Amino acid sequence: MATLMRFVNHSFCSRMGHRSIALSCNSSVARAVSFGAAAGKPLPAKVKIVEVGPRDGLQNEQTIVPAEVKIRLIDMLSEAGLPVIEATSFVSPKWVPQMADQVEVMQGIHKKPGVNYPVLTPNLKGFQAAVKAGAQEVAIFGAASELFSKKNINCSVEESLQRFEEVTKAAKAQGVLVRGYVSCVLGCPYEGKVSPEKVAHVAKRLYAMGCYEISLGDTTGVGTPGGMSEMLEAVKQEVPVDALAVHCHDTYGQALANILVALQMGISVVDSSIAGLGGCPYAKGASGNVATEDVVYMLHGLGIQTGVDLHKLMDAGAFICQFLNRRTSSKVSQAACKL
Ligand SMILES: CC(C)(COP(=O)([O-])OP(=O)([O-])OC[C@H]1O[C@@H](n2cnc3c(N)ncnc32)[C@H](O)[C@@H]1OP(=O)([O-])[O-])[C@@H](O)C(=O)NCCC(=O)NCCSC(=O)C[C@@](C)(O)CC(=O)[O-]
Repeated sequence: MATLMRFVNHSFCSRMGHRSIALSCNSSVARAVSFGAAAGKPLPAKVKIVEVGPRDGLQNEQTIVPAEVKIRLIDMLSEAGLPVIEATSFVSPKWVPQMADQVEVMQGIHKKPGVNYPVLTPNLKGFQAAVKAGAQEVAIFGAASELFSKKNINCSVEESLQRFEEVTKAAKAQGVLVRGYVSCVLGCPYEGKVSPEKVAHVAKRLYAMGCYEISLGDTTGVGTPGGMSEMLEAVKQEVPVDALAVHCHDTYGQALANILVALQMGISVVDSSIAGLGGCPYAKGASGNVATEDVVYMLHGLGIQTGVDLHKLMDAGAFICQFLNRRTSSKVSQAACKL
């Protein structure tokens, strides 16, 4: 605990640097409107950010991060104003050892009123354990690629959808919210190109079985704005746009551009990971999600509201990077520390 407090009390970046950031991205709604008008497509006035760092960000770490550090990180993220924080996974500890402390994490966090703390559940066993640990929202995770599905959850896409039906039925009976993921929406590490129609089909099935939101994952970060636009056009034919989210990894540096295209196409929910941590253990070479700090900076610069305090967010990023002995992948935090 003493080690943990040292991290928490440390002032990671100068407050002067943070202040410069705040000034440079302090803009008004008028900016979003004028940017939207210039692009011919209006942008949303408000975006919901789904923070996936404690789960997606940490699941790939080889060194086990103690539960107390995960708990502190989640609490710092909720204090920063994030409305949704994916806390952990109820998956097999043999498959993802980093998430084996899921019960301790769920029971240790200070649940802030108004904040959702979804957890990943691949099957009924995971769902039941999650509910027992206090989860009020779960996420089921399918894929638009057969080989990725097999490598990630050891079954075909169709088999996974049948398992998810069991989870959504149980969730409905118990009043638990369910979010759905589709992985490999812009490419697969094993199959290469993935057709937008396949993505739309899986998204439609997840929505039909009761997921209130479908997050479209560019798992390896290979997508570009053109591919994102084509894929979203197909998915929007099957699922209402206000039930869609984007989940962009930043392996090729395309994530912010892809997110901007999604916003222009009417999407107002964006997944991201603190300090850009992460990657999927079953998608070798994929880097982390787009950094939450960078998404918030871009959105605030466009005059879009997030409810997130960028300074507190950067402190949370610095806390976990200090613990992992890793440089942040957030360009905004890198810049703030140098200013
Ligand atoms: C789905 C399974 C369990 C199938 O794994 P399996 O080996 O086919 O499962 P099984 O049903 O044959 O059971 C084997 C053992 O696992 C246990 N088991 C079975 N289910 C559970 C459970 N829920 N929790 C804990 N234990 C479980 C079960 O009890 C048994 O234990 P044993 O008898 O050997 O001791 C496995 O493949 C798995 O856990 N996979 C998870 C992989 C994962 O977490 N990947 C990362 C998340 S996905 C992602 O990152 C992408 C995303 C969402 O971010 C979006 C994007 O970027 O694209």
